[in-house]
Amino acid sequence: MLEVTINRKSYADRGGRPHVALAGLELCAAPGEFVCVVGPSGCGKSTLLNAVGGLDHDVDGRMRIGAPGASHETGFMFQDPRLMPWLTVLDNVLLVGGQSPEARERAINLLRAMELGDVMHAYPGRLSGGMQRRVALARAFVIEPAVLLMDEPFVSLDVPTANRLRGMLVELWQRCRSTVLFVTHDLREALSLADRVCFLSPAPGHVVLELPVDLPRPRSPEDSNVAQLYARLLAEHPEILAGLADGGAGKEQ
Ligand SMILES: Nc1ncnc2c1ncn2[C@@H]1O[C@H](COP(=O)(O)OP(=O)(O)OP(=O)(O)O)[C@@H](O)[C@H]1O
Repeated sequence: MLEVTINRKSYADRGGRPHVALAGLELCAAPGEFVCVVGPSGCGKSTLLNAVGGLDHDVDGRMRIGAPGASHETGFMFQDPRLMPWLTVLDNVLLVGGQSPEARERAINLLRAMELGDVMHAYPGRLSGGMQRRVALARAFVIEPAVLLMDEPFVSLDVPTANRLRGMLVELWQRCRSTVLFVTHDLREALSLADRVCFLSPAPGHVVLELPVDLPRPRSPEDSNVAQLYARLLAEHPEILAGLADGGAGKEQ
């Protein structure tokens, strides 16, 4: 479903010299698989998603998405919900979903499932941060994407709000069976969501470890089996975890 090879992706730094963000990166995902990508700050996670999503074409590499010749839809969700403030909640979702009666029905059903039925005609400025992310989640799924690219979508939310959104995401994913590539700094979040976690090296980023996660769902980052897997990883791969957001500091939590 998804096969990514990035030989090299570089940016010009302030002095005009090349800064290599990704090199020798190989990543794949099976249809319907939920893959989390974790790695230290600056290792090229967002760069990877931009390349896979076709937002950046200036990459030496190859992306294969979907079966050859088959059409595929790609959905995105970013840290910032990126809602249009001059459009209502429903119109924000329809902006991506299209204006057909079927798309409208799908958008309304999704917003109701996200418990946003009462505010679908309100403007985003009236909504809390958590509600805005729920709108962004509905918008990502309204096209029933074959591939969904998520760049730290729940960062900086309080714990209950983030957990609620993760639960909603997993429910939608199980219904839609999109192939998900989910970038996060937070290893516990990755372990609570993924079928498989891919760890990137510091820049230039490439995959240094892949870990299948065979824990029952639903899961939350606070579950004891997630904590056990986290502790095992920390013991076996301290060098990889040292660069992550919590630097392994949460090992005994
Ligand atoms: N448009 C750009 N121009 C120049 N350099 C860039 C650009 N975008 C990213 N970079 C650099 O490329 C490297 C990888 O950036 P990227 O944002 O992909 O990393 P990341 O792993 O997502 O980081 P973080 O976890 O902190 O969000 C960084 O050194 C960054 O400064």
